[in-house]
Amino acid sequence: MIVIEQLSKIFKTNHQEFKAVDNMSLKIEKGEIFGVIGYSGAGKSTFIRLINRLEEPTSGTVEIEGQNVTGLSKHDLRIKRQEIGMIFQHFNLLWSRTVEENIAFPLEIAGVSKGESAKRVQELIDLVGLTGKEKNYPSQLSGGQKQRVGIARALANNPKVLLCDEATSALDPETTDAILGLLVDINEKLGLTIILITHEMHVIQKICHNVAVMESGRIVEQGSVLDVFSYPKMPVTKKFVEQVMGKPDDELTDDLLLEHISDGHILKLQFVKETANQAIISEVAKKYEVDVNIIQGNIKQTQEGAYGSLYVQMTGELTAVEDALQFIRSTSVDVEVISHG
Ligand SMILES: Nc1ncnc2c1ncn2[C@@H]1O[C@H](COP(=O)(O)OP(=O)(O)OP(=O)(O)O)[C@@H](O)[C@H]1O
Repeated sequence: MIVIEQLSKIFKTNHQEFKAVDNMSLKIEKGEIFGVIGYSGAGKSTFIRLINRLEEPTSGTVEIEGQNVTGLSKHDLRIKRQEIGMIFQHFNLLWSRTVEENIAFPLEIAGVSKGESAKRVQELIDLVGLTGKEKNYPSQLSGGQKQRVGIARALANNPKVLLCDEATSALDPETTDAILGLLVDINEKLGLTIILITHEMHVIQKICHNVAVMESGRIVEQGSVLDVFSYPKMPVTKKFVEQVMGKPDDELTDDLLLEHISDGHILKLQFVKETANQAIISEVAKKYEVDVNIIQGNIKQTQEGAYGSLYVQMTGELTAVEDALQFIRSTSVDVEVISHG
């Protein structure tokens, strides 16, 4: 577990003080993917760099698996850092070294023998999907491949924690998805705790279990990704949720409602933690003598299942519709009848 208590960082410039991280406290469970989201200047980079002391805290503590990182001497910190891998937005690779030499670099520093290092490097290259690119230089790789090298290098010393500093912000959407998929894979295969910072809510939605929202150096909201998405409280959180879900008031437009209102029931199905949303619709259509027509919806998958809403039109005999409604109510899906046709 990682326990962060009352962590602060004050930058002093020209006799002025600036609190970039302001009294942050957090608990991150072993093996989870924890996301910190905030707009530019919120203090995310400073926060993540305080965890491995790339930035020295002004006050507060960071404890990783029972060891207080903030209290370590320089020598002990160097050893502890082998347990904390990090990847960066702009990869930070060594341009004059090949893929395999980049990945071997932290092993050289840790004093691992050449033979052992070569074996480990090959394992890592296979793990991140770079087999065949061993002898390439970073300049011969795509952005996604460069980040794969960054991930392999960060994993070289078998860390317990991986810090990701905007790791996908420089990548296109498709490559972002592939790298996020790789991070989930690594998290599951190696049981690695991942802490990531981002300004993109879809990154949080896709891979995180828990999330903290940062504003002006503070955490203003936190919880499980599903809870924060389903019931965002603070204005900044609502804005982030809108990045992936759209505005709540353009859910079902009056025009669409008018188009379908004369015929059948219009239902709003609300999914939270539902893993089989498609199955429920087809099950209803099969089990009951009703037709179900999806009008509009926005369902997103998270690590804990799907959430979002779906507007459907249901037509059929009144008793069949009632039975179908009762069936849906017996599942974990909330149903609201918007109009009775
Ligand atoms: N070395 C420094 N000296 C002075 N101020 C700093 C320093 N580093 C960061 N800051 C300030 O601290 C605040 C938080 O910066 P930080 O980079 O942590 O934010 P961020 O949320 O990561 O933003 P971005 O996504 O734009 O990097 C900013 O106002 C920044 O100007």
